[in-house]
Amino acid sequence: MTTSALEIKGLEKHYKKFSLGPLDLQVEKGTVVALLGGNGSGKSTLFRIVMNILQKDKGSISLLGKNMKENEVESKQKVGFVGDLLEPFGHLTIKELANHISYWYPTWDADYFQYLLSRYKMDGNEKYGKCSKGTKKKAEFIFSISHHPEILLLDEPTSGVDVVSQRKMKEDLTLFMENGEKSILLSTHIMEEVKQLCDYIYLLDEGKIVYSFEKDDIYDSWARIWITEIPENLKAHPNIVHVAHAPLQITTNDFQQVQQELESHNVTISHIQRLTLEEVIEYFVEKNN
Ligand SMILES: Nc1ncnc2c1ncn2[C@@H]1O[C@H](COP(=O)(O)OP(=O)(O)OP(=O)(O)O)[C@@H](O)[C@H]1O
Repeated sequence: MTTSALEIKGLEKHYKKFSLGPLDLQVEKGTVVALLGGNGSGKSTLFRIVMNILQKDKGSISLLGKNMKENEVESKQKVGFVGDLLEPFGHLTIKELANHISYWYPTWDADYFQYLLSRYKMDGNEKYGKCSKGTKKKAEFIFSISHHPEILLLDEPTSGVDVVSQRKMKEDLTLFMENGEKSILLSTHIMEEVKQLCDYIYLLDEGKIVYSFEKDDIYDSWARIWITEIPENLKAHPNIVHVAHAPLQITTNDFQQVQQELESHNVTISHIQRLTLEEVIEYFVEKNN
């Protein structure tokens, strides 16, 4: 039995001025994966290809163990998607939209939908097209979870959403993950969401995955170390990723290893500071720029 909820291999999509991939990405069952990247790095393009709204040029996508394209209806019934797809239906009210959407999902839970409408203080009789940006996002979010999907693909689900509703969304996503069998791929620019919800992080830059890591490894591995001198043979150490002067400090992505080597060279360590998730992400963004 597969443990992979989403497996992308060798994915490529080429526009005239932008290329996505080649790219591999995996979301294991029971995990939340963050897809992070600057504006225009290709996040929405990736989501749309997975949802088969956009055609890929190369590669394979397996969703819940099956080829997405060959099992499109069955696969999509197990997916909840947020990604600005509802604009063409702006003339419908939220409730009318729900009626249409529920038709596609055998597992649609009308009671849960009603509960979520009142939880997010939504007016079901409001026309979708007349809703504010944040209200549209909330509506999309509610639609995406009302059929109890197995995997959520969420492209900036909290963008423009007020802080109270953001908190409620985080609570609902935490609840969604509770049985250990569900999965989420989430793109966001909000670091708190990554810290609170995600297990793994993929960094996307100009269409390429430049780094992927387990969130909890950051604290163990990354550190800034203040030292008195740097031995000549450690200057090009593969795990020393940055050296700053005045005062002399090194940044490492393998703290244990580098600390041991510094100690074996009798280098005095005056201070150690673990890096935050933001600092590590900034490091990669700057490195690639
Ligand atoms: N239909 C299209 N034709 C040509 N280029 C496109 C098309 N759609 C998207 N692009 C380009 O693909 C690139 C990636 O866009 P995408 O929307 O995937 O980025 P993103 O990471 O989601 O950005 P943001 O964080 O701003 O939402 C951009 O340079 C964009 O101009």
